[in-house]
Amino acid sequence: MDNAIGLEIIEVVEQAAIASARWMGKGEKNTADQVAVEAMRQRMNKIHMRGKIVIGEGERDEAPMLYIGEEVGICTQPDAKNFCDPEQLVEIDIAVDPCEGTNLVAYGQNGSMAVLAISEKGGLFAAPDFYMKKLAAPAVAKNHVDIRKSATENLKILSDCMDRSIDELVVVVMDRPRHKELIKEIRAAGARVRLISDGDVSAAICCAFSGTNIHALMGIGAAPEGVISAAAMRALGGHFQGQLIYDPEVVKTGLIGESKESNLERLASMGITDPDKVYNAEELASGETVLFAACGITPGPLMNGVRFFHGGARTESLVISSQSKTARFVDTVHMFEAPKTIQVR
Ligand SMILES: O=C(COP(=O)(O)O)[C@@H](O)[C@H](O)[C@H](O)[C@H](O)COP(=O)(O)O
Ligand SMILES: [Mn+2]
Ligand SMILES: [Mn+2]
Repeated sequence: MDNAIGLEIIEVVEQAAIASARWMGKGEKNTADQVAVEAMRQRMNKIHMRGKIVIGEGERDEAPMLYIGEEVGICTQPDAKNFCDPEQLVEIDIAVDPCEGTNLVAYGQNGSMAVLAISEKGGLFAAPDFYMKKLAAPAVAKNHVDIRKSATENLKILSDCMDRSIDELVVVVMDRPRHKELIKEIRAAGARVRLISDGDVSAAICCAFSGTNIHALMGIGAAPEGVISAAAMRALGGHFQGQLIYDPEVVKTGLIGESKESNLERLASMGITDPDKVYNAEELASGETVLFAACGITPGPLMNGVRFFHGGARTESLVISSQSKTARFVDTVHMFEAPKTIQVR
């Protein structure tokens, strides 16, 4: 894959984050999402690439833009043949979440970001809009912790791998009724729980960075977000496992299909023959190269949120490339018009 795409996609997530941040705290989650989608799509369609959305706004929101199967990149534009020969370009698959944590943006809370992952065609698991049980942990615990083990066992393993006691571990769990027992178990094992209302992509990735004070993500979130998290964790060498959840009884909320049986049929029709399979990061993001980019909308442990000033804005992004083996933190000043001043910090 062309390494230059890694630089271009910074602007894609930046533009989505800036658009969404204008709706921060306004209580309108759909608008905060929609403007991020539009901005992401607009910038993406200027890139010299031949991309297809494999995870997008599609199923859950029935959105007209960045839907699953949509082709993106300059070669998809009506006048493309004047400046682009699609045959010369490698086909790439793209997973997007232009506003990850729409509620967080709408209510002015921390942890939202514009995010995407890219790989060669077929390199990202085209996850259905199902739930996914997830386990994320630092690189030192990779392949030692296991989603098939209990939280208690995994915390013991994690404490050994990280050479610290269990009460020095912090586990992020989404604050949902389905996690009542899990939270009880983690606390009984001695670890501390950080409950989040939304935004489990940020929590998963934080596990790969020391200094975030987040050592594991446990519990059930959305499957598409699981693939995006896996792409980052694969490139960072962190631990990530995901298992699709198809039984509505387990999740206790209504996003997933009507019944366990219909969900199983749907998975079979997608060619998923083992619905209970545990996927690791390398299977969810299996391409030869994987790129991940995120830009903070509201502040988070890894990136600050968008800050507007007269005539411009400042953003913080993270771009991870398995090809160049880099995790780049990018601090950008955007000048919309001649700004009166550019703030250093
Ligand atoms: O919090 C989330 C919402 O994402 P978005 O819709 O893009 O703002 C995600 O991080 C979660 O992974 C996930 O979508 C969530 O757990 C599923 O929703 P819920 O039924 O409320 O748990
Ligand atoms: Mn999301
Ligand atoms: Mn979203």
